[in-house]
Amino acid sequence: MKSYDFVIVGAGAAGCVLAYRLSENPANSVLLIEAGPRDTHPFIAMPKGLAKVMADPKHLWAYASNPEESTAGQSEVWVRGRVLGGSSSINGMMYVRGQPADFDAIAELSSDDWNWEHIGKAYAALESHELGAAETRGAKGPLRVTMPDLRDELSEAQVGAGEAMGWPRKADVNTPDNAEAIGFAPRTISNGRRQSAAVAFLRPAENRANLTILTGCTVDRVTFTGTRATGVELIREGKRESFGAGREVIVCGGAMASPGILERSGIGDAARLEALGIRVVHHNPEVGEGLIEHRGLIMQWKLKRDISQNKEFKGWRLLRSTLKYYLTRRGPMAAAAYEIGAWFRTRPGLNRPDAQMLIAPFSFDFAKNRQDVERFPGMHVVVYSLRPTSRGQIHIETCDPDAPARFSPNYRANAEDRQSMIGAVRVVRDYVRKAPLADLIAEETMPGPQYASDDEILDAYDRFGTCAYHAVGSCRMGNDEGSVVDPQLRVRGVDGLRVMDTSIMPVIPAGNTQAPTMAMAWRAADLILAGNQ
Ligand SMILES: Cc1cc2nc3c(=O)[nH]c(=O)nc-3n(C[C@H](O)[C@H](O)[C@H](O)COP(=O)(O)OP(=O)(O)OC[C@H]3O[C@@H](n4cnc5c(N)ncnc54)[C@H](O)[C@@H]3O)c2cc1C
Repeated sequence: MKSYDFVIVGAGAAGCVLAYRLSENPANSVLLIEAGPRDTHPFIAMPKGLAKVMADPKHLWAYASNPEESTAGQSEVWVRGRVLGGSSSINGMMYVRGQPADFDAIAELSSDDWNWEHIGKAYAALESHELGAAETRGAKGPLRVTMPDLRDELSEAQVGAGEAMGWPRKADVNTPDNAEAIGFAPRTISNGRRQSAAVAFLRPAENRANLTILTGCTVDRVTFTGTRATGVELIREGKRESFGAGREVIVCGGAMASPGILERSGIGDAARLEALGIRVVHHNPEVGEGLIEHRGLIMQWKLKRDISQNKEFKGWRLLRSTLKYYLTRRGPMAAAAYEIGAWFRTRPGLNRPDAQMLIAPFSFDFAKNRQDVERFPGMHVVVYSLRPTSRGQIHIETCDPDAPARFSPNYRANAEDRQSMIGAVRVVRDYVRKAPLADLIAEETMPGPQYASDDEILDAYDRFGTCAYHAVGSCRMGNDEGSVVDPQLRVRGVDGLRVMDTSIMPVIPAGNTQAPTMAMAWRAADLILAGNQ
């Protein structure tokens, strides 16, 4: 059996950063295992190709929820990337770092190792940012981050209306000030190509002799001698293989997969595991509990004038946009999913923003399942409450490592979450009534003005709401004994096993999650290397 010092399970945002950092020292042998294929699909590199990639089951895990009241009794599907780069190879490419207060809140629940002082340094080290170096922004790191370059009348009006709301327009919306902001948002795109974690962190490292990358290999479980992790068992082309880990196994499957990997390995609620015939290595009922997600609502408006980007994604203009992309790597096909963001308070008295809006100069055709844009000019936003505390669960129902676990989002269980969700919609309606946007808006088409009272707004979230693809917390890190991993990310109750991905975040960052995941993985590498000297 081949053995490596470090075995990393999952080549997503976190796994790629860890593979890059841990293999920097040629003395460490590192194995990175990914269930999906290499990231060669042409629509992965093309930013607006994401709609096509998201519809391709070969590159996805599709998790179905249990129907519940907060999803109007329907089952909701949350996808994740199953490809080198993980979800960073299929995501919307917004580079939103979260605020210092987010990481200080995580530190309070774990240890000072995770406070803004450390995370700010991690960002500065990992970024190569178009805006250049600043105290916590980097110019020489492996991850290229650029600013949107498309400017049009509608986008300018969208930013202008935010300024009229009193939200400062910022050149860098990631300015670490815990304050309200609107502006064009940085993206993980460079020269018109997606900068996934695989592009940024694996391409420069994959020729290192001490780094081995396996694709098309689904890890079934971590193996143990007693309570010491010794390696992993995986399935490659239907056959079972084992690999040893001399020092550590680090699970980086993401918030939807990592709890299942632990459960199949015998770590979880004993009764749940025994019912599936799994030998219990360590009883911890918190594995798979504590899932937190942003509940988004898409709001759309028909415009009075034909200044939206809808026409660029239809007929001969779509052909022109695509040709332009291939000739110049610019234009609408080179843009991130959302290039404008706003962070705002939904009510007075809050000390920092509690809602976020992603703003787009086009509108979806819901009759075509968001795979197409509307025939008339339109715009939309996705709005969500930023710091929900309602917690759901995710657990495996079979021992098949290819079967996605079932989950219950349990959105809006807490009154404060509901208050913020309702407030966010009301603020958005105030926002579109501000000049210069007000003159462009014909009518609200989604969810529509009939969703006006508090109950009706919550009903709109239930019927038409969307996940934000930001789930965290299912293998919660904490300084309490009940948590799944300790503040050094070590799985409690066993040795030689850590988890590092979105699942360990004990609270959800106030923004999108790929940048916080990368920064925390960068910081995790410091802790892992220090612990293995
Ligand atoms: C559609 C979509 C859009 C998004 N848009 C944005 C955005 O614009 N901006 C932003 O900041 N964030 C965005 N996100 C969120 C962001 O991409 C994720 O938070 C981030 O990638 C999480 O990193 P991770 O390492 O925890 O998991 P992932 O990046 O999901 O990586 C997990 C990896 O583990 C692999 N894996 C799982 N189980 C196994 C197994 N048993 N064996 C082997 N490998 C396994 C998976 O295949 C995957 O490659 C989006 C996510 C999605 C899905």
